[in-house]
Amino acid sequence: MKNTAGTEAAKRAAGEAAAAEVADGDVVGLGTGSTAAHAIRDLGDRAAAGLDIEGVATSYQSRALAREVGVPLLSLSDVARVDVAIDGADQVDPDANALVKGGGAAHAREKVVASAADRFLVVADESKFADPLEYPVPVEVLPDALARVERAVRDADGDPELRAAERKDGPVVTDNGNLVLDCDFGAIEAPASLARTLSGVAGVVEHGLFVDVAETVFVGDDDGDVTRTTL
Ligand SMILES: O=C[C@H](O)[C@H](O)[C@H](O)COP(=O)(O)O
Repeated sequence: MKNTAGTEAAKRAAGEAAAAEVADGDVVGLGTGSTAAHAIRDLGDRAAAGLDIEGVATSYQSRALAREVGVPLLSLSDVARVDVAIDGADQVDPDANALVKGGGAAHAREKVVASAADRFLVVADESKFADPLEYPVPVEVLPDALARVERAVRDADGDPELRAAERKDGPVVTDNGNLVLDCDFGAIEAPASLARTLSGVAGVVEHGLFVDVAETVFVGDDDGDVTRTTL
């Protein structure tokens, strides 16, 4: 379930401002989604002009785009540390201490890359901010654990909904072969606590709450201006 309210101009401004942080020799985490895609395209242009970088993709989509624009790639399975990662979000709290990600079902690999990154740069537009967070939290689930995880989400006062595919009958299957529950918890007053609860459920591969991971947030607007906040 995507949050699609922002304009391309705002997304491009944020993505390109974050991409400008990448330096020669960096290993770069390549986020997923329409905002991170602007950063990947910009990095492709800079790589063509001589910037020496290696990318680590967070999804099929970001890998395909990186190949298309000429960003050399490392395999995530070979990478323990990333210099800088750039990624979008579906919702961001006012201080950017907590994000909801996974509208494109890429949050499991995104979280691995974010946790490996010395610097995690979030790219967003004003439409992504909410106080408190209220966006349904995507939870990637082992298929065999679906019923168990649904029960655990209800026990935590959430309402789980199996994400349906749009051009295929049946559910979305992630790049990792799992299912996604979009879990509506209403207003999320304590994201860190909810994140711990979800992480503790057997069968949850990863959830889309990212708490205390952002280093800097780049927020683009429709005029192409960018507000940069370092946490
Ligand atoms: O799974 C997808 C990711 O978490 C995206 O980063 C998130 O959905 C934001 O995407 P967009 O920039 O297209 O709003």
